[in-house]
Amino acid sequence: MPGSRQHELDHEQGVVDILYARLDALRAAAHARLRAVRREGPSGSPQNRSERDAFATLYEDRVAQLDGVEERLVFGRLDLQDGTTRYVGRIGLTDDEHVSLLTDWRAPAAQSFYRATAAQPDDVRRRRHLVTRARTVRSVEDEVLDLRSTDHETAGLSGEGALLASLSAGRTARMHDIVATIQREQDEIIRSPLAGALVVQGGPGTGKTAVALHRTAYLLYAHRRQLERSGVLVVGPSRSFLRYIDQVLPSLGETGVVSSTIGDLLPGVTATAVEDPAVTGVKGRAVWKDVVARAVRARQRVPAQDVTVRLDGHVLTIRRSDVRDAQGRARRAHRPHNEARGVFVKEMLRRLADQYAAAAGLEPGEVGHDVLEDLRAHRDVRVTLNLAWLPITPQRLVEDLWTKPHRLAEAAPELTAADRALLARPAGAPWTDADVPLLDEAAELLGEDDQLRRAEERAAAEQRAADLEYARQVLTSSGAGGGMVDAETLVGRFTDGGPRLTTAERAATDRRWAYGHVVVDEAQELSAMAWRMLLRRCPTRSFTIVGDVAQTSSPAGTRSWARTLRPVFRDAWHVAELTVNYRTPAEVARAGLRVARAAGLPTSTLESAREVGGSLVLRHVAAGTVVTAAASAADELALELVGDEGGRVAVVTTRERVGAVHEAVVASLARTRGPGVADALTGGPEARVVVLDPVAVKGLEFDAVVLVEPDEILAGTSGASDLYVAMTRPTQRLVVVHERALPPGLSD
Ligand SMILES: Nc1ncnc2c1ncn2[C@@H]1O[C@H](COP(=O)(O)OP(=O)(O)OP(=O)(O)O)[C@@H](O)[C@H]1O
Repeated sequence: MPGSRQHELDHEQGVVDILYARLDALRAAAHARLRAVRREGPSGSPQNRSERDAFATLYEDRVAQLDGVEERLVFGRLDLQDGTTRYVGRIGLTDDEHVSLLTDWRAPAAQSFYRATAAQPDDVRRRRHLVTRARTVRSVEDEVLDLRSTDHETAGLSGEGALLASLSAGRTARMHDIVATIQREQDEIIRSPLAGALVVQGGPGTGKTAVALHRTAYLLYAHRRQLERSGVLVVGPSRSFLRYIDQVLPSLGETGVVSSTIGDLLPGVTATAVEDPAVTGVKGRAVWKDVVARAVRARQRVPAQDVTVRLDGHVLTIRRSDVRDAQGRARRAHRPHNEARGVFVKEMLRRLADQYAAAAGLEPGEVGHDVLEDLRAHRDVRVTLNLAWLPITPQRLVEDLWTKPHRLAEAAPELTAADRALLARPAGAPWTDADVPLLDEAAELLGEDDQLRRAEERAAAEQRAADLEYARQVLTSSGAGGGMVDAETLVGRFTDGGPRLTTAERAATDRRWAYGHVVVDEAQELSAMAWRMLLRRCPTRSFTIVGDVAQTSSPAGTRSWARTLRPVFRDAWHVAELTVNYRTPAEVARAGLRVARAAGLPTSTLESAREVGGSLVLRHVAAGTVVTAAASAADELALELVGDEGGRVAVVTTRERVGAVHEAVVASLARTRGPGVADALTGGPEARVVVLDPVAVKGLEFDAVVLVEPDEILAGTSGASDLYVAMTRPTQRLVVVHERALPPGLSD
């Protein structure tokens, strides 16, 4: 019967079938093209081969894009006042005649799907959410925005159903996209302009990460030409966090984004060591900008005395005054230390050659090239000039600061002796995350020993210009690309005979790559030095910065956006706020807020999207039993909430206790379910029951959290923030297991 629920479902199923059929056809076409390109085999000129490789990459990307959007390809329908309907989905699809079948959620035509309200319906009469699973329409939910319309009864009246269903679904080790249920305040942020720095402040669970990733996908869509070439960098707090979010962009049809932690951002350096938070605090201070500059300058020295050398029987003097003058000249070149060294050496050799000429009775200009080369190769000349202007790597410069107290004292007089003592460590010790921005600062000031590099760059630039011209011709003559790729991008993939590199791959290996946009998640954790490092990677200062200054755990992080961002972005930044908590049940969020406020943290407004009965459980246990009690709580929750479809439980405890609690949890599960199940539940990156410290759960979420002895967490270096973070991770239930008294605010 028209208008009946079944009739509506059948109708929508028909549309969904057409859309998937179109997706399958496009996929088949991309596969066919890919096969055809590959079939051509490895023959032909290098130019032909690289052209083929470039097109193969293009079609591989297209296949990956089409595969990525399989789940819930279409999720919305707009019925407009003019009687037309428009379907909204993950990507845009058209039929063979270029008639639109599906509107990309990022297109202007889809905006009212997220923005229209009853008070401001735009031209939308009805908004319909389609809930699909594996190509089958399960339900539809309508919101009638035009209240004069007559078909009010069609179905439920709100998108809330789809939203709440997605909020209470079991969690997995991977974050999901929210494209079907983005809310208005989130959409406004997602679609805001590319230029400038946008800070998104919001309490836990307000969708900051989700919004940042959807904004990335939006920007790549709206500014594809610009960003495809320059790339987008997503910075997250840890590798496990990056793994957690790594499926979101592909599910939105975007694959070419570089994601990294600060510690992994400098090519050639891997930070593997963890250091005391107090050391991290010292290393993050803005003062290192001057300290590193002084450490570099300290490698430009005037010798204590003039040095005499002999060449061809002539006595030449490396005069202190000449060294001083030549250094001045080299500094005035305003180039990095290692690059400016060439100016210094050339100037000194010229002065020595003049002395040689005078000694040999020649005119200054008459000294031959061979004499200059002999001077350059002369051991004493080399040693003296090296001591006066030492070529040095960033690694060596920074390591010397940690291993040679006199170097640090000389470079960092503004640090106290106690601070300096904290930094000392043995030679060869592995790098830490906080070292990386200092290494990057050093790399910037030192530059590279670059004669060779400059020659290579010149050759590469010439090759690139030729490739670009060729790519333009190919794209024009073949009509290939179809708006998905431009000549510059295609050229990026022509690397004559070498590996085919995408923008993302090239960007990730080049310290001096200038990204078109940088997204920073958990941005409150970044130090002043880390901000400088990021700014160098995006000179246009186009940033999306998301975080919560109440959740800061790093001693080098911030409690005030203004304090941290003003020195970096001056006035070119503004704050938008997210205020609705979509993750945590209201009762748990309220308890988290009480604890945070009692500790004086700068919390944001936090309204919760849903109540879940019995979501906060407080369990006071006998002395000496907190670990076993926590393990049994985890065991019970796993039994109740972990199933085939999803469900994850985290036990959160102090770093010191993680090992013991993990053992207890595995032992408890082994007793109740057998060792095989215990291992399966707790092992590997997809583990369903995990034991973590508060820093490791930052940004993540679980169906249930067992919080072990909150008073112990509160006592840590950034205890209040850590506790706030830990309490606000669950989507269903927080079980607090404690022997000691509860921190203020936890129970009301
Ligand atoms: N509009 C939405 N529709 C469906 N789910 C949403 C929506 N907004 C947020 N969520 C969900 O809420 C949860 C929290 O989102 P997210 O992790 O992005 O929050 P956050 O603000 O980054 O949190 P934290 O500060 O704790 O890191 C996620 O499961 C996310 O998918």
